Amino acid sequence: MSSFQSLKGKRDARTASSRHGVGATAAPAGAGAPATTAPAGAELAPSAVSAAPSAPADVEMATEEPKAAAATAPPASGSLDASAYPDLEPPLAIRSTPDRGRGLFATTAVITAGHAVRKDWSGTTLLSTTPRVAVLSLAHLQTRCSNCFKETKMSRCAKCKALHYCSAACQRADWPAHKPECAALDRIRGMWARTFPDKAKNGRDNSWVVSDAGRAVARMCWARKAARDATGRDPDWWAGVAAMESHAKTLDEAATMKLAGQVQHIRHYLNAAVPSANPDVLEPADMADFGFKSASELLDMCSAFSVNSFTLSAPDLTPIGVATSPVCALFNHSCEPNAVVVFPRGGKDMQVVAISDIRPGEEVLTSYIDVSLPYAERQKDLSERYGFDCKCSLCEQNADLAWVDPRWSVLHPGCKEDGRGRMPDLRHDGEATVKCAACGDTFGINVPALRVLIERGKATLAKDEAGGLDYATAGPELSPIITALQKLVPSSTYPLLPLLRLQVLTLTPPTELSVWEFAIGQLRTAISGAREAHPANHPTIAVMMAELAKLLSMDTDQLGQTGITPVRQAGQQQVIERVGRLLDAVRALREAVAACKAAFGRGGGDVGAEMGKLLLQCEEELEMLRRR
Ligand SMILES: C[S@@+](CC[C@H](N)C(=O)[O-])C[C@H]1O[C@@H](n2cnc3c(N)ncnc32)[C@H](O)[C@@H]1O
Repeated sequence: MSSFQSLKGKRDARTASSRHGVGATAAPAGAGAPATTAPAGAELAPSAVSAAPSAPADVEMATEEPKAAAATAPPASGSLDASAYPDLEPPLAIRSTPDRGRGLFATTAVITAGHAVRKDWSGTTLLSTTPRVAVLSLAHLQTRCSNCFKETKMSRCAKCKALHYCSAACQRADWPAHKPECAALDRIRGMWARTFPDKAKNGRDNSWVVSDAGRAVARMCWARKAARDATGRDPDWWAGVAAMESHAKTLDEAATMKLAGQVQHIRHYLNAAVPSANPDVLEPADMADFGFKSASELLDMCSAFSVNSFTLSAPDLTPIGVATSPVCALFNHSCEPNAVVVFPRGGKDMQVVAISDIRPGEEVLTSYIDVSLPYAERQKDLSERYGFDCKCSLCEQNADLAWVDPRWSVLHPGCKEDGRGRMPDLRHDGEATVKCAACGDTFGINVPALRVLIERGKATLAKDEAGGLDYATAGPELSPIITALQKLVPSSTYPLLPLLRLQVLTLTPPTELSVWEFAIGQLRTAISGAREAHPANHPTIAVMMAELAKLLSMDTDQLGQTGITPVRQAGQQQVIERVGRLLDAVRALREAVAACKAAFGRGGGDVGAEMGKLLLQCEEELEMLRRR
């Protein structure tokens, strides 16, 4: 038995965020440049219902007698049974791999963006599905609709006061999933408000709300229970959830204890939906009521959630929450993926798009992490969150000492061939000698100075990720680091690449012509770096190109320099300048539309559609100016 007070003290049991999909890969910060290198968190611990992960409780639960077994046995984890995945269609098929469990393979050739035989240059959508569960992260709960995820004017749920909806229709559509959640959140908010009355006076404080992953797992449990209560058996979709790969049995003791703690959090949260005579006392739910035969089954599910969940992202890749789709979870990882997971039209429309041609029989691979990160960072993320050492073609290439990774290299100052060398070991003290890969000469790098800059850059990114960077005043913090780094490393190298994107974000929308010009220059530099650090047709590049096209298509007359001059009153010189800028914008918009089609599939998603509309407007304006 746990009172809210005693639960409250032990709230730090968390699991590493689980985040794959493009939201995760699109590293830098901000709108369209989302998720810093560590995207939207998917910790499992409910933030307020923080029942302590006590070993005895977990051990006790593990020995509980099962009350009710599932009426239909789900396929075991690792099953190749395609019937659990109704959305899975040719050209994709499940196959077993020797070293990474199941995977999805192309049964026929997939010809995609940029291929000579494809005239429309769009990426091929391999899979279109709806996540089994998708929830907003805490940071977006008050600004986005919990059903369609759009950022718009909203009303909050009158009972739980946590979720918001843009319309009665959205609220109704989400109600079956939200109903038990609403009761649980209402109960927890009451406990929190009685414990912290001063905090509760601030109607917008949602620090008490259960974490994203906790809410997501609980929604799945409640949906399963509702189906079992109605039909006496598990819903059909449960088979796919039950077959998701779990790492619970291979975790070390510390990780197992942490996971057990999360299980306890979820059990308390689930039970908060049940009315109680004493609203200040919360018991853990009996998981047999939810169809779990033992504690280890829920432990497996929590581990599977960590390994198999995706960053829910907006069409412009801003990470906004967490989602789970058993069929999308079948894709294995490569740091050089041939496909990407995207939400091109927002909401729950989840798509897997091929970004390069795929041969028949070839495995379709997505990336679980930000592929623009250097080798060591990628390996660390994959090992910590997904439990494997990546041996993909890009990671293998790192062993070639003659190869200079654009993600982790230094500039050769004064090199006639714009050469670069491998990043020296940053633990080195003093000057390191580096060989230029272009001209073969050696040059010296002051390692301590470079190390300090890289550390400062990473710290700024981390601060931004934690929401601690004020964009209005971030300029003085960012500029010196970026200027100094630009002299030493190429724009494709970490952390300069995400810092450049962050800088552009802090300058947008520009208020002066000089700022507009500077932002465009920095964004062009960042795009050329991003092209080197990502595979071709990657959505991150498409979104950056859209950002550039948008900046270029801004009406610069409104930047306070020339004042707003109606076109019919503008002088010849002004018209010539305007035509020049519009031509630049039109070119950039056309490129952005093509890049969006390649990255987000036919239609280019919402970002491609927005670029298409802007393109029409700019073309119309150009036509009008030409006719003058
Ligand atoms: C989302 S699941 C992918 C599907 C999984 N193979 C299955 O059978 O259900 C992620 C897990 O698959 C395995 N995996 C994915 N990509 C891998 C890779 N490139 N190398 C080794 N293991 C990989 C790891 O165990 C990882 O935690």
